[in-house]
Amino acid sequence: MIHARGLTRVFTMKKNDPVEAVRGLDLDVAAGQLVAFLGPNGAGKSTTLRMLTTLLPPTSGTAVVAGHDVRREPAKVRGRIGYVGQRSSAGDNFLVRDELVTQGRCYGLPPREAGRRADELLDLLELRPMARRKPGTLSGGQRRRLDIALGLVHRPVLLFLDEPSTGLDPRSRAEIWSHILRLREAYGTTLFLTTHYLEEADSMAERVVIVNGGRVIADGTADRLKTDLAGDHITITTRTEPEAAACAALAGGAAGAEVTTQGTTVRVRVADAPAALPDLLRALEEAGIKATSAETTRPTLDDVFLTLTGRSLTDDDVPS
Ligand SMILES: Nc1ncnc2c1ncn2[C@@H]1O[C@H](COP(=O)(O)OP(=O)(O)OP(=O)(O)O)[C@@H](O)[C@H]1O
Repeated sequence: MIHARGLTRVFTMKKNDPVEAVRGLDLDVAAGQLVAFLGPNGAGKSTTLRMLTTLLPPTSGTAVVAGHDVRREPAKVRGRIGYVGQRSSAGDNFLVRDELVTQGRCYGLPPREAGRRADELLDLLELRPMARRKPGTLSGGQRRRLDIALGLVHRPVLLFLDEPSTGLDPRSRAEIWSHILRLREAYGTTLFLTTHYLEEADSMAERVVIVNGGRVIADGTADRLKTDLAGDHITITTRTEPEAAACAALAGGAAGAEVTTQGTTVRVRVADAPAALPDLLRALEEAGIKATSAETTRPTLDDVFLTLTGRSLTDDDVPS
């Protein structure tokens, strides 16, 4: 559905140095996938999306999206994809249903078909009670649902969503996600979305692509990335610092694991913490070391990013 090779975008401004927003991006997305595109501020997510949706020409590289080349056949690409940007696409001149019908007509749907499609989308996005209201009177979550409905008017096979849940309260975010998942179930639409919310990408997307400084630095299922790149942790607390040192020596020696000690707390990085914990506790007991607490933790996607870059994805001031 998406095949990008060496996709690059450099912004050249008169007085400043050129900005390499996207640097040689390679990406393949199969039909029906739900992909979360993650990265800190300025990583190049929106610029990538804008190139894949033909809104911005690449400086170099190629991208075939929904079967058509973004440079040579932009109109054909646009006819097959939907794009829900960060800013609302609905004006305030029409009522909600009329806005949907009008956009359907813009895509060449005959009047009756445009009406049918509007009704179908009002039901899918649970906007029926708002059909006769102006977009300006909708809540943030309702408006975002209308934006998604507008992106779907022409039955795209691939929908791009730029931060669909940003700025919404937790309940509206959960609602947007349930609609996104329902949409996928109903139409099998391929979904490519950017988000700042790591937990959402972790739990909802079947594939996570992490970008940093305009490059893809990780790509896989959230579970795979966490296991391969961050690993589980076992945290043991002992009564005394010498016991902690002995525990660290044991843990490091036994599992060959990465161990850090702080005071009486020992943190051990292992591939599978629940499986490794009983052996470690047994070894401690045999050595006469008392663990006052022991817990296992799965890494987060932020741990993955931290391992790869030495920075947290949630830091605001990440240089691009
Ligand atoms: N029109 C432009 N002119 C100059 N530089 C730009 C332009 N658009 C984006 N950039 C720069 O390109 C880099 C990537 O920006 P982009 O908006 O793609 O990042 P992003 O990952 O979407 O960030 P955010 O999460 O903050 O939306 C940034 O350094 C940004 O300042």
